[in-house]
Amino acid sequence: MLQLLQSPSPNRLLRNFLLNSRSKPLHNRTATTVSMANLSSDAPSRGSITHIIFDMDGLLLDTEGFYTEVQQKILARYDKTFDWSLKAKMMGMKAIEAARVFVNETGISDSLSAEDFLVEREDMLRSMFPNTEAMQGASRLIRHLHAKGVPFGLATGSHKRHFELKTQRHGELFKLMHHIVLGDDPEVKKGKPSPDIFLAAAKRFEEHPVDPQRILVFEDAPSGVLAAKNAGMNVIMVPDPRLDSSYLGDADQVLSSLMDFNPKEWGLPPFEDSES
Ligand SMILES: O=P(O)(O)OC[C@H](O)CO
Ligand SMILES: [Mg+2]
Repeated sequence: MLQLLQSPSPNRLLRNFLLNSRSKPLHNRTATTVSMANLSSDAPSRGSITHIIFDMDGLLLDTEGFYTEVQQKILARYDKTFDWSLKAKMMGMKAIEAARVFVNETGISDSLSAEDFLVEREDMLRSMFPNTEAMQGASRLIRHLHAKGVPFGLATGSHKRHFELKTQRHGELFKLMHHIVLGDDPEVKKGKPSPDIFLAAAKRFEEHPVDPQRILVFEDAPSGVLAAKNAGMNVIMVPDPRLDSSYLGDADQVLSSLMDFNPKEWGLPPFEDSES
């Protein structure tokens, strides 16, 4: 299924599915069958999480649209359109890895190298990133975890220069992270879907080594979900509704918004502003 990015209307079937499923998981591959008689109302049904790792772009910060806009502009010069099947392959990757996918998959690599593509999009991105907004529910969740003393860190494919621009207006939020691992960190040899970045982030918690089964990752990108699973961790996916549903199957849980996260299901302290 190809969904043109130029069309503002998302995949209707998926969107209806997401909307109809608000406040409940869309998918749960790891859920075990539990007798209701044995399940107390306080028992976590998905695992006992002690540590959390957040993705950034498209999950905490609403930056993916900037990449889309710029890539559409560049491809238009070659009379081509940027669609969600290509977007799905690029999101979450390190810049140079995503750039290689872009020029190769669109067949423009003879005219534009991956390196030149990065140079060309840089000025546009630099002017957009300082306007970055937070995703719905991001601030609520981060402040909740911080208040309850749950350790959490960040693992983003973004490199330092872009990270600083994107977080310019969100310093108060990002300073609550125990640690931040960026895509150009020396320990991150390969970008997502390699587990490198999540393994590096796991090592930097004070309590390390942390059992990966006790770590919950929040991701929006197919490559990020795979990276977390490759690291042996639990992962909640909060995808853009235009992402093809075939990418949702690898996550342990799929939510339509961070607002729908139920900490108690994962053995974490409930929000004070709700029963969950
Ligand atoms: O989704 P993130 O935070 O890993 O960022 C990756 C790229 O910079 C954007 O897709
Ligand atoms: Mg992301």
